[in-house]
Amino acid sequence: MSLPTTVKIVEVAARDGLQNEKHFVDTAIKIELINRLSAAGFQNIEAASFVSPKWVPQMADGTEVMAGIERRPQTIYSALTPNLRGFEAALAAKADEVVIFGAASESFSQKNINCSIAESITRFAPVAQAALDAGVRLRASISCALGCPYDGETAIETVLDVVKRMQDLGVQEFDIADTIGVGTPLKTARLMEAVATLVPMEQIAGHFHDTYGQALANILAALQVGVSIFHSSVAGLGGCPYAKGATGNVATEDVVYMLHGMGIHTGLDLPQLVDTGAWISAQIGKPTNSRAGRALFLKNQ
Ligand SMILES: CC(C)(COP(=O)([O-])OP(=O)([O-])OC[C@H]1O[C@@H](n2cnc3c(N)ncnc32)[C@H](O)[C@@H]1OP(=O)([O-])[O-])[C@@H](O)C(=O)NCCC(=O)NCCSC(=O)C[C@@](C)(O)CC(=O)[O-]
Repeated sequence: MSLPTTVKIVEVAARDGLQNEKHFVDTAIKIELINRLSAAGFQNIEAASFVSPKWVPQMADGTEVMAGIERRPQTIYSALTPNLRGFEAALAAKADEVVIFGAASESFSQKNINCSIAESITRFAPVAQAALDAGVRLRASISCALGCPYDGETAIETVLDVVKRMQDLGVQEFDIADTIGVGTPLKTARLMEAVATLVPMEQIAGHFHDTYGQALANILAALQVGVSIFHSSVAGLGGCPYAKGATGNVATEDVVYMLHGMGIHTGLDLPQLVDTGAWISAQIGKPTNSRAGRALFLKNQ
């Protein structure tokens, strides 16, 4: 078993982390969060989501957020784009990367983006073409890859089918998302290996929610089969509006603590992440969901 020596972490707190917050988080707080995350050294930060404000009101200020952040030249600032309208807004906001987001479950696709999987691919096709024409990086997220809150188990073949259809659109990075955190390590490893029969391992990302406490174990399992991109959210912020009971993403501080402890390079400054996790938790009035974040914060008091 040879583990990757370097891992890219895509920090999703400002998007996935905040999108489900009941009270509107001020634009200035979102901007400061992203600036703090940039300073901690991320290569990729999800900064906005150009979706319908009726569906996800928390993300309605994407244009202002993108205009207000201080951009670190080495960082890719991404935005979710469900359709051409979202793409045009993302392009105008100078997103470095756009994310089309589908699902490996019919029911979740309907609940999340109001269309079937097949219809979603048709809707994504012009977005993908526009991104390629504009020279904007194109990423795709596949929700419910390890299970769906409505349809139960997800078959590996269904995930592969969606990956293949997204690959045909020219997608450059594939986020295999455990939206409700039901995956377990051996299943995760099998799924990642299966996806890698279609696309290079370097283009596969693991996006794990920690609802059942499996996220770090799933990351380790994915690392062991060669995955080297993971998504996480500082303070473990998050939840999905269309997945009842889903908790946040795996906490960035926990992932970085584990990876650095294994001698794996992330380019991230853990003390700064701990401070940022404590800061955003105070801003939204919630305790952190990061075990490592809490322990390191208290140790330094
Ligand atoms: C996809 C749609 C738009 C279809 O929504 P729809 O209702 O089927 O489509 P529509 O075209 O009829 O649009 C409805 C309304 O939204 C407007 N609209 C339409 N598009 C846009 C746009 N881009 N920006 C702003 N407004 C837009 C449009 O103008 C219209 O406004 P109205 O006429 O009613 O006033 C809707 O279902 C939607 O916005 N869904 C977003 C859902 C979402 O953001 N979910 C969370 C992100 S995915 C996620 O978190 C999972 C992930 C990625 O983290 C991985 C994982 O863990 O699973």
